[in-house]
Amino acid sequence: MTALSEKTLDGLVGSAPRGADLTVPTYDRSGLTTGIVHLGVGGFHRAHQAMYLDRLMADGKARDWAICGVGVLPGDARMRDALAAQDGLYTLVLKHPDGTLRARVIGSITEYLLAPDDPEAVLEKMASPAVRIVSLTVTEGGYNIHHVTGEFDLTDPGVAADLADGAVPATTFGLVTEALRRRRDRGVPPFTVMSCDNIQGNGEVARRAFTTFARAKDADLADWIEADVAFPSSMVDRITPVTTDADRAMVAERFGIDDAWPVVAEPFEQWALEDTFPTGRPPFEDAGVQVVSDVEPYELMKLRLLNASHQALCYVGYLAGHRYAHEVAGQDVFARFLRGYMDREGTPTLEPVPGIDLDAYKATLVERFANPHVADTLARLCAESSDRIPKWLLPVVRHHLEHGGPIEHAALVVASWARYDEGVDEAGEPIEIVDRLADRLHQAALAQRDDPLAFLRDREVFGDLVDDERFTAAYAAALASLHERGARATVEDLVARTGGQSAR
Ligand SMILES: NC(=O)c1ccc[n+]([C@@H]2O[C@H](COP(=O)([O-])OP(=O)(O)OC[C@H]3O[C@@H](n4cnc5c(N)ncnc54)[C@H](O)[C@@H]3O)[C@@H](O)[C@H]2O)c1
Ligand SMILES: O=P(O)(O)OC[C@@H](O)[C@@H](O)[C@H](O)[C@H](O)CO
Repeated sequence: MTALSEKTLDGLVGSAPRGADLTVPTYDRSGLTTGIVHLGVGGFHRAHQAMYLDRLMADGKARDWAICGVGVLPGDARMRDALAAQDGLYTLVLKHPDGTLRARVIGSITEYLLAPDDPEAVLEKMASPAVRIVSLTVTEGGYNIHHVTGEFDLTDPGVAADLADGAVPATTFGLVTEALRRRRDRGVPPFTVMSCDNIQGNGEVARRAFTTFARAKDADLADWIEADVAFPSSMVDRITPVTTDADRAMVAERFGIDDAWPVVAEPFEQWALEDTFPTGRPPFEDAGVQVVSDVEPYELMKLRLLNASHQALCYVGYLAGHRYAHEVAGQDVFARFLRGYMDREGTPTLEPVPGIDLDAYKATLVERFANPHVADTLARLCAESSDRIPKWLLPVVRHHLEHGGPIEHAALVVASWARYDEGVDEAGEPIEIVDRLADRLHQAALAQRDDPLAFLRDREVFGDLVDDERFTAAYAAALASLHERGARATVEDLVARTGGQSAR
């Protein structure tokens, strides 16, 4: 087994076990220039954007678009250490439905800085003229936008600290706006801010977050950002589960690589990106990115079909005793439930999507969820639900409440989340609720045996949904059924009632 580093790179393929499907960068990494700073280097960025850049570099392109990763949170010290020991290299393993494993060592991340270690180094890196894109995967909650009002929350303690006079920036907002200020003051054109998080209108959301923060700090700077900084929206897609020790062992055994933090993912990849990059961009289209003028149809399709369906399967599946997405999606009744949600509720809210056959797309989604080798955990999908349900599912509900459309599937999804947040599954096993609002949601869920709408009364999460009698009737019926008959029987009933067709 070979420890992964620039020095060992050339010998990796030769020393890999026979039959290993492994490729490594053969381009000269030492001559690359950093053109992108990426905040939030987790599994997804490494399976997606960094992979596209590596692909371009392998074709002799994008040599001035190497990535400097940045960790904003102290917890990113683990990523700092893993990447530092490996010269920024890591193994991306794609897990095909037939069990085939294909590995590629990715070389496009050439630097990594942890903001809490050295904020000044991060600021100067972002301020450097060679950097023309600052991209982000800081999670849905990372934009600090209130679900109901859509406003940036200036009272967040981290934000408030960064707004104080003379503060050393610590948040995404403080860091990015201070770097922009330095560029403006030095006469350097601004970088483009490229959000790659699963949020509808992620570019606009990023624009609102950064300009609101800047306005509270320095109105002239906010004006400059509003006028001169581009915030392209994007739709990004590749299911990337959390890396496990079993993945590390697999990379060692199957590819002969000792990698502290490989990343595993499904083979599917998609990236639709709005083409607004005034100071330039890599030739993304040459790597398979769909560079489009309007990304919204792609975003809505993905968030309301894929991501909302993830929520549709995770709580009922977990309550019924499953722990992996494929265990749920692989069963006919749950697959029909997913298709029922997609066909009856998700799809009617969508406009046609250029170049996409929605029926084929939905069938592919169920197949992707059912890929057993990806082993995506339901726990990952259940986490931070208060940041996901309001962004992906509630817009679908609101659309149908306004237009008299169906809401039964979505009402069951929300009720299953409420039942999940009671903190115990149907076999009596405790559930660890991972959510920034966990305590509050758990308390509300505990009250719902006596007060069925207790969970829905959280107006920060649900807005005025609790005032809609059609929704509350469907929701309360679903919750009662979950309590009395369990998740599987409740899903079976709904599928039977709504004539759910075969999902495949
Ligand atoms: N994993 C996937 O399948 C997938 C697919 C498409 C899009 N995405 C998007 O990427 C995001 C990250 O997913 P991941 O799988 O890489 O997760 P991850 O947990 O591996 O990485 C998340 C990164 O975001 C950082 N972060 C979290 N909250 C932050 C905050 N408030 N401020 C600054 N940084 C913060 C973390 O420190 C970490 O570096 C998702 O939330 C989603 O929007 C993920
Ligand atoms: O990572 P999140 O929080 O945006 O959402 C959980 C999953 O739905 C998501 O990660 C999907 O796997 C991904 O969006 C597929 O491209």
